[in-house]
Amino acid sequence: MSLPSERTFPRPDPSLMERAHTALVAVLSAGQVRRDAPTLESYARDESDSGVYPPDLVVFPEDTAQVSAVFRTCQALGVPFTPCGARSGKSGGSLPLRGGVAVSLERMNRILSVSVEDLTAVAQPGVITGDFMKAVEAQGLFYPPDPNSWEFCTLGGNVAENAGGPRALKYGVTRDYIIGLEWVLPSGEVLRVGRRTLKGVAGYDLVGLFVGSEGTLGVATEITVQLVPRPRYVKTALVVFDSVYAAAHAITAVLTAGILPRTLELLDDTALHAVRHRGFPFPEGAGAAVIAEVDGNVEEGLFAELTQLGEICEREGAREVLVAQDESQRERLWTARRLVSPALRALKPHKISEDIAVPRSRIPDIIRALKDMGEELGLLVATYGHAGDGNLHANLLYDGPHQRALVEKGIQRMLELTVAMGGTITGEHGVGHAKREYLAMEQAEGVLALQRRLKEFFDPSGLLNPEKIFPAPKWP
Ligand SMILES: O=C(O)CC[C@@H](O)C(=O)O
Ligand SMILES: [Zn+2]
Repeated sequence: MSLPSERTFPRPDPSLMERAHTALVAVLSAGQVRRDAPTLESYARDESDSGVYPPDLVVFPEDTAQVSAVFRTCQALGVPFTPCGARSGKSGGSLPLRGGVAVSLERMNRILSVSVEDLTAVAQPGVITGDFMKAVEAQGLFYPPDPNSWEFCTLGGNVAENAGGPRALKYGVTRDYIIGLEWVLPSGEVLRVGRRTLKGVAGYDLVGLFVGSEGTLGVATEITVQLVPRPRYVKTALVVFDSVYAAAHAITAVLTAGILPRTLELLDDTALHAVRHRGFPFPEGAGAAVIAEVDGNVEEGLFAELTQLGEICEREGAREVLVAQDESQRERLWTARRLVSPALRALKPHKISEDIAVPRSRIPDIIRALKDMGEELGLLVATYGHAGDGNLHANLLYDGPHQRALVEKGIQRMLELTVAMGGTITGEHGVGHAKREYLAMEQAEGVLALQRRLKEFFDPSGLLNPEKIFPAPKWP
C-alpha cells in the first residue's frame, strides 16, 4: 500500500453540492441525507492509512429503488458518488477522494431468507458478516469466508472487495460463495445477475466480474450466497517455532503431506511480541507461531490429522504443539490473531500494511527475502497472515516522515520481489487507492487497457468511485 499522501483531487463546487443536497432530500428524506461535521468526518477514512477525504454529503438509502435514485441524481448533476460499508477496507476503496456523495448501504441490513434445502441465503449488503455467519450456523449451515474484521465488516463490502480471510486456505474466498446479485449500475439501472442454483453457465460470468470490482462498476443491493453444511467439529493447535524460517518450511511440508487444514496462520516474532504486549502469553523467545485448524464431521479423524500435522512441524523444528482444549482456548487464540494488526501499531508510531501473495512453494523464499530487506534497509518488518494460502501481511513499522523515502523503497522492493516470485501485489485487500500506482508492476498494459475500457463502458462519466484501481477516465 502507498504511504498516506497529501494528494488532493478536484472537488465539486459548493453550489453544486447545495443543489445535490436539495435533489437528494427530494428523492430520499431529510433524515437520509447528512452533512454535519461528525458524519462527514466518520466517512472520510477507512483502515488503510490512505489519508482523510471527507465527502460533501452522506446518504443512507433504505432500498434498491432509493440506491438507484441516488445514482441517477448524482449522474444528472455530475456529482461524484462512492459506495461504502463499514469502512474497514485496507486499500482506500471506499474513500470519497473527489468528495461528493458517500452512499452508505448500512441501513439495508436484513437477511432476507435462509434455505436449508437449497443451502443458500439471500441478504442485503449492510448485513454484518459475523451476524450472517451466526444466522446460517444456527440452521446447520456454514459461510466460510472470514475476513478478520468479520465482527464489524459488511457482506456488501466483502462482495466489493472479494474478501478472503484465514479459512480461504480450505474454502476459498467471497467470490466462491456468491451466486447471484441484484446490482445497481452506475447509471442507476437495476439488474439481477447470476442464479440460485449451485451450477449454471448461462452467459458471461457477470457475478464473477462484479464481485471484487471494488465499488467501481456498481453496487450490490441483494446478495445470493451459496453455503455448505456446517462442519461438526473444529480442532485448533498453536505450533511454536524458534524461527520464522522453520515455520515457513513446516507450512510447505504440511501442504504437501495430503492434509488440508482450514487455516495455517503465521505470526512472526514481531507479531508475537506485539500481541504478548496485549496480554496474550505466547511463549517467551518464540521466533514464530502457526495457528493450524482442521474441521470435519469425525472427531477422531481430526485428532489424527492434528497429530500428523504436529509431527510434520516437529520434524521441521517446532518447539511445541499446543492443542486448544476447549472452545474458550480456541477463541482466545483467534482473538490474539485478530489483534495482530492493531497491536503492531503500538510498537512504532507508523505502520504500513502490505498484502502480498506468492505461490505456496515460494513461502520460505519470500519470508527470507522480506527479513533480509528489513535488515538491509533498517526497517522493522512484521510478517504474519494467511501463509498457508501464500497470502502474507508484511507490515512496515517506522518512526516518522523522515523515514518516508526508506519506506517507499521498502514497499517497492517488497512488491518487486513478490511479482518476481510469480506472486500478486494484493491477495485480499484490493488495489483501491492505496495500490493503484503499483498495479502495472503485475499486469501488462494490454490487460490494464482492457480493464480501463470495461470501467469506461460501465461508467462513462467516471463519477462512480473515482480515482480507484486506475485513474478515472474523465472529470466532467
Ligand atoms: O492489517 C493487516 O495488515 C491485515 C489485516 C487482516 O487482513 C488480517 O489478516 O489480519
Ligand atoms: Zn488478512
